[in-house]
Amino acid sequence: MNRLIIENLSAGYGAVPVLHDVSLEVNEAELVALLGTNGNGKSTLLNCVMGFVKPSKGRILLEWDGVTTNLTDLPPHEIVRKGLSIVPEGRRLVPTLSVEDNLRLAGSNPMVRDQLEKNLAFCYETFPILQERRRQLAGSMSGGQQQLLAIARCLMTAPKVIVIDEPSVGLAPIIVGQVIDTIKALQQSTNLTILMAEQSFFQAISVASRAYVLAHGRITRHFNDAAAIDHDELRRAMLGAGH
Ligand SMILES: Nc1ncnc2c1ncn2[C@@H]1O[C@H](COP(=O)(O)OP(=O)(O)OP(=O)(O)O)[C@@H](O)[C@H]1O
Repeated sequence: MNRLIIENLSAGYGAVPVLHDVSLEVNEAELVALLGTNGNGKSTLLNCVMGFVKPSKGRILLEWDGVTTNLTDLPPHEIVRKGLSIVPEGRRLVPTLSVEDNLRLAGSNPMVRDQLEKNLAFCYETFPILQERRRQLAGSMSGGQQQLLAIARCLMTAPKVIVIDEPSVGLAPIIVGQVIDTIKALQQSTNLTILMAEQSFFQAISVASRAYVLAHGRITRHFNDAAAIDHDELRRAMLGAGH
């Protein structure tokens, strides 16, 4: 089975531990939610997956087409080469570049440069609003449109697995719903494999198939059926109650 596996991962910053023995899996074509309130380690975990933070223990494996690749000790650009891509928290666009130049910049990575026009066409087909606004400066677009651009940018390396860090941050509630629905539509039309970190659990579990709760750096709950989650139970789990 094709999947991303995080196995007994511990990580931190200097002497400060953040993640403790975290294990989870994301199967091909699944949208899995990683839920937790601020500061519980969601970004740290996604940054470990991308190689920006090096774990002190554990492994990150990509099992794909019968080949198992250990991503744990690879630098970020090699991890991208293996088929992973991130939509970082806060989007991190280049605000003074146009929509298209933000996309071209991501797609000019030597690994995918020869597919740049194809990948750009795919982004525009997936998000027509970005084509309409291709000459607009990224920084002048609305928050929701900037989030779509950040998602499109991550597609410019033609990934197998994407990790999305808190797509709802800084967006008005009505826009959050639209962005989350767009992520779901993208996943359904492309069969992408997605791990999405969120603290706005209500929206996240409405589109995820499974969900993990990260509290105080540990996976404290795993819900096999996101649609059936009891909200009060989830809220308590996210606050670290009963742990
Ligand atoms: N670069 C860093 N150096 C030191 N400590 C950090 C660093 N980044 C995060 N931390 C700490 O690690 C812990 C987990 O933070 P992390 O950003 O992973 O959590 P999060 O669940 O993603 O929350 P947020 O929504 O605030 O990003 C926090 O205590 C945070 O202060």
